[in-house]
Amino acid sequence: MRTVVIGTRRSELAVTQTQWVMNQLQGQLPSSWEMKQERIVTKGDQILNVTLSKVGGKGLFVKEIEQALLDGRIDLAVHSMKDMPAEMPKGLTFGAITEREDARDCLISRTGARLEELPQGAIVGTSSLRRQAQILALRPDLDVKPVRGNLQTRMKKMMDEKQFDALVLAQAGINRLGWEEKVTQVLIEEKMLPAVGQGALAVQCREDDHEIIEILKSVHDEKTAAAIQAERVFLHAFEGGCHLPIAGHAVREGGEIRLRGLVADPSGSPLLQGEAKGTDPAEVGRTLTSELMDKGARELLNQVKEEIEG
Ligand SMILES: NCc1[nH]cc(CCC(=O)O)c1CC(=O)O
Repeated sequence: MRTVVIGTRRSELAVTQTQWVMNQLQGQLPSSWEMKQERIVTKGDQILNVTLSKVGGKGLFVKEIEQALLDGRIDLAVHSMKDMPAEMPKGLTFGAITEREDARDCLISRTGARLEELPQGAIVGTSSLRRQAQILALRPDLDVKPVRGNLQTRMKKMMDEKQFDALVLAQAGINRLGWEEKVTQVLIEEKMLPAVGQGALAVQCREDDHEIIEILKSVHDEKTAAAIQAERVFLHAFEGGCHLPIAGHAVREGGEIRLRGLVADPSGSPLLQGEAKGTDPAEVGRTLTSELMDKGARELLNQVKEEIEG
């Protein structure tokens, strides 16, 4: 008999994602075991009035949850992979990386206008420098403004308060909430390269919890994990988090991994892009890193870091 306590942030998306993992695990647990949800408020959920890049970005949505795991208050935690920083506290591990949902971003506009059709000067809400850079590269005439809060809050700010004409959001989150019909336009990778890890869930646990690790194998997806490894090797080479204008997306098909990456100035110019292929995920990540380093990505990012931190 064991009660498995699963930690989650309290947003509807976080709870939905956690519930999805719990459903997957349902048939895998010994019949005498039960599962329980524990909602945890993170720093990222509390600080709503500033741009994430200004509060120091990394790990804002995960620290409190990782502490709860280490303290034994919870046994499992379900995170959006893209919110996970490079370093994990000693004693914790990813027990599973789940099969990726749609990795792309999408546009939801108030009038139904697509990105190409938005009027000059239209206000696009996003706090992500990665999204900002790519929108401005395509439409330098648009006005990108930060927006915070959960998906419900963002929609209200656009639809009711008319603070924005359009929002850019992760299609995965929209799908999980069942909001597909609200989407104006799915942004293809050529227009908007997603964030590293976007669309996948990371299930974290204590590395000595062998019972849980065994059970989590049932929700692990090796194809997704390999793609994400390549993406994260690339991202972490720049000490990057989702607060920097870095994008990366990999797919594995027939044993081969293809990774695309992008590093940009928040203004959209310059915007450096590259692509690498291979069979070893870490190797593919490193190959793309050196390609972009050769194009000047390091210098560009140092400049960006100075601007947002200083
Ligand atoms: N930045 C917050 C965040 N973290 C994960 C998702 C969406 C789900 C996912 O990418 O798996 C979102 C919302 C968004 O970017 O629209």
